[in-house]
Amino acid sequence: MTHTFDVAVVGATGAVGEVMLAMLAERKFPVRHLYALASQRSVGAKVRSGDNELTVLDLATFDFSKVQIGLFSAGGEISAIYAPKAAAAGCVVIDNTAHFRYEDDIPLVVPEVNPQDIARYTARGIIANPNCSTIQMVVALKPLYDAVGIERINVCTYQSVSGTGKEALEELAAQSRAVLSGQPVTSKVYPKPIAFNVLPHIDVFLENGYTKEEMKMVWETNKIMGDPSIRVNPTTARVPVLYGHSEALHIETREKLTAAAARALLEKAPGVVVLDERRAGGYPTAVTESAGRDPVFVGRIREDLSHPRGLDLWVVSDNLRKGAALNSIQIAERLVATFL
Ligand SMILES: NC(=O)C1=CN([C@@H]2O[C@H](COP(=O)(O)OP(=O)(O)OC[C@H]3O[C@@H](n4cnc5c(N)ncnc54)[C@H](OP(=O)(O)O)[C@@H]3O)[C@@H](O)[C@H]2O)C=CC1
Ligand SMILES: N[C@@H](CC(=O)OP(=O)(O)O)C(=O)O
Repeated sequence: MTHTFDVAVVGATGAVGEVMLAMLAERKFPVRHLYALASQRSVGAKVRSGDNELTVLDLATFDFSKVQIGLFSAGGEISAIYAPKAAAAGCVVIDNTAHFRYEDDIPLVVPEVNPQDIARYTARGIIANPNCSTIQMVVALKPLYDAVGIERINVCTYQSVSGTGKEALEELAAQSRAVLSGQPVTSKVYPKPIAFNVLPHIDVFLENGYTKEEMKMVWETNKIMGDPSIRVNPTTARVPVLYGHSEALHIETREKLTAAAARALLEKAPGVVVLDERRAGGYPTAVTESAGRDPVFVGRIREDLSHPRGLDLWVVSDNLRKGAALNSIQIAERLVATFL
């Protein structure tokens, strides 16, 4: 008989939570009882997981001793309070927020890169799910790193508004309607209009001039790859795309790697699909390839004209799937297969 598990999804009414619920059903995760939790505002609302309709319960009064796994995506402040409580009640928390990611005794896991770190969940009962932009980048870079090493990564991101949550999806739609009908544009979620615009700003500004989203890509790449010597220089930008983050990566490897060799490595890498034809449309985009799909897509693979060991790549993935819900569920799948 298949072993089944009781699971709570925290933030079940949100952009990530909805995808979590859908993907648990899609991937046939061995769920016995599934609980959808959110704030008091949503209590009694209905959400779906495959064919099942669930009634949303209040996180604040939920008894976590009823579940073995908690998938958290309701923001860092919520995780700070409830993840330790859930863990103390015997629930293993897989946390999508940035709150615990940089603590030494909390593993930060991308299953294609450092699955071995899942075993360290026993220290605190919490496993951290990395930042969406970091996840797709390290999935694409791991096979190249293993082959020739990586000294430095320059990365520019083009991140969709779904990374900010449901309100941002609504803001982009409302602003687009306003612009196209000649009405005034109002901004609430972002500091400047996002429709028909690009904002070089995600998360808060830090003292060194980088934003926190950019520093997450630095700190998390070093921790997940287990190599603090990799230097990472990111610029993260928000673009008027609904689903799917895109990234231009410019890497400097330790030993020379040709574009052909990189392509061959990526073609057999887990979780990666290469779409790299040197013709119009022979590359992946957020709208046409990644939105609603699982892989990390890689294209535009070429040798950097300006550096003897430089390589350029274009990497696209669905930020709500591999960048959040799918990565968390893949962690849960490995957790139950080996440890629970
Ligand atoms: N790994 C990653 O890269 C990503 C991580 N995230 C993390 O997930 C979080 C949620 O993102 P997203 O789904 O896009 O955001 P949304 O704004 O779409 O949803 C927020 C969710 O959190 C719930 N929530 C808010 N306040 C509370 C509360 N006090 N108690 C219980 N539940 C609460 C909301 O419930 P209600 O409807 O009742 O308000 C809703 O379900 C982010 O803040 C971030 O930390 C998000 C995207 C990617
Ligand atoms: N910052 C990401 C989404 C997110 O919530 O990331 P994090 O979990 O690292 O805060 C985006 O805006 O696209």
